[in-house]
Amino acid sequence: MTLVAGVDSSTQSCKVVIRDAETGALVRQGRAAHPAGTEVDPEAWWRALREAIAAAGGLAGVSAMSIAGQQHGMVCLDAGGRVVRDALLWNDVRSAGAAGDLVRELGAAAWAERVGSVPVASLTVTKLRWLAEHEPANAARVAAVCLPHDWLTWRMRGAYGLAELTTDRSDASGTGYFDSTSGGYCGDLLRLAFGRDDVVLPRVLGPYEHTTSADGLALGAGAGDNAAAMLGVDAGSDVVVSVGTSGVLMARHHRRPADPTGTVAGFADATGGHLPLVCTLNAARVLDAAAAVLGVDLRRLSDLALSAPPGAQGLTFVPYLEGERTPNRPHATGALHGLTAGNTTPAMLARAAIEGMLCGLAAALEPLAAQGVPLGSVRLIGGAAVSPAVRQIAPSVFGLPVLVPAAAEYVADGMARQAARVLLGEPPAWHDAAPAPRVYESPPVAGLRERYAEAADHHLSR
Ligand SMILES: Nc1ncnc2c1ncn2[C@@H]1O[C@H](COP(=O)(O)OP(=O)(O)O)[C@@H](O)[C@H]1O
Ligand SMILES: O=C(CO)[C@@H](O)[C@H](O)COP(=O)(O)O
Repeated sequence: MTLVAGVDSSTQSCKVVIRDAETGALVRQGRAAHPAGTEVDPEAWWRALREAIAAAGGLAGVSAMSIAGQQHGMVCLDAGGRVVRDALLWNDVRSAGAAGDLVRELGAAAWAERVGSVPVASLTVTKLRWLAEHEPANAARVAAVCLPHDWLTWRMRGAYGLAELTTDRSDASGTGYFDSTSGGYCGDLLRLAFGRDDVVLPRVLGPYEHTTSADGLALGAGAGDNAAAMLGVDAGSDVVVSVGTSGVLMARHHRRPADPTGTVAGFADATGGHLPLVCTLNAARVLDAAAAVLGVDLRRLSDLALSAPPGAQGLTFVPYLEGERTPNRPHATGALHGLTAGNTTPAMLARAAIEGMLCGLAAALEPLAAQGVPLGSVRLIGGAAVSPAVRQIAPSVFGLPVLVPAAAEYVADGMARQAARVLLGEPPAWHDAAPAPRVYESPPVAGLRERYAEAADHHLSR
């Protein structure tokens, strides 16, 4: 049996799946935790990858591997290939001021036209501006800039030298200095942000190109974690909603969006197409926080939420626990509105937390539609998609049918598919094996999203 491995190095953990290259059958899998925080020594990801591989029983029999990573994280290397400082992650908002400056300097519409996205604190380009302004000594040592999946792939290769760094089009499209329509980096935008463009940027591999690891595995191009999930889940034209650390709405599309409001990012997918995407900073961890406040586990949180009426009798939870990216409110805090003597109960709070988190995501549906994305049904994935309450409440908030595929590691699976394609030279025919998704439908809750929109405008800054 020829095996392939797919890796998901995302915010909270690293997951490895090992599948039969021909049939897609899951042979073994493993995971390891990542450290908390929004700046992380990349070495911790490397340790977690080794640990997750060991937990998956090692790589014996594996012939090809692909690695996906959390998008946008700024990994800076010096001329000797050493990490200059801890990586700043996609959910680190310290570069919000730099983002505002970059948008003022070039104009939102020009950014959207040039790279498909208007910079917010998450994008790598804003982190580089922050570094140049706040840590000039570190900035001066930077000889190469790459992303988490680029760096891990490079480490798998045996870290041969900066010229051997590679990336793929999906992850490069989230930097803010790559034009996915031409396939080239924008040196002028890098200069604008960082003051210079004499740094090595990873070579952008085609979707099915590969390199070779230090121990002889074929290494696929990899992908950003969202583009990888899109490879793993058989979504057709559905909008995929991922409720992981980030909340994501995305869909395959033939055209790169250019949304000057900055709501929809014009990222690339991992097949040569486009991936209009909206991302929030507050998703699964909102449920973690609500469960902690209530002193219950996630299963009980779900039971409580489902025991409360839709709309939680007006209790409205604005979930800006990490600030927010969409809408661009990096310094906002969360809020609880609409408290009455009748709705201050654990069940109402549990329901309001889930409804608020989902309302934050639902606000992205219309902007996606405005970019030409059809709103048929939603495919729900990500860590919190296993929650019965999230599954059952989601259709009433989105106003669309919600299809939940069997719980699986879709990011890692997408990378296993990419590795299989590299190995077999053609798309693997694994979809035959996938069970049908479960369908959830329920009528929209009247006034819920309007009430949330009003509440979300009323929040304190941190
Ligand atoms: N039963 C559950 N109910 C709600 N949330 C859950 C459940 N199981 C896991 N999660 C949440 O899923 C999140 C991790 O999701 P995941 O997609 O793996 O994150 P990431 O890819 O960003 O590291 C955690 O915050 C965790 O609490
Ligand atoms: O920044 C984005 C997308 O633009 C995030 O979606 C990150 O890619 C992190 O993803 P998860 O860890 O939540 O999967």
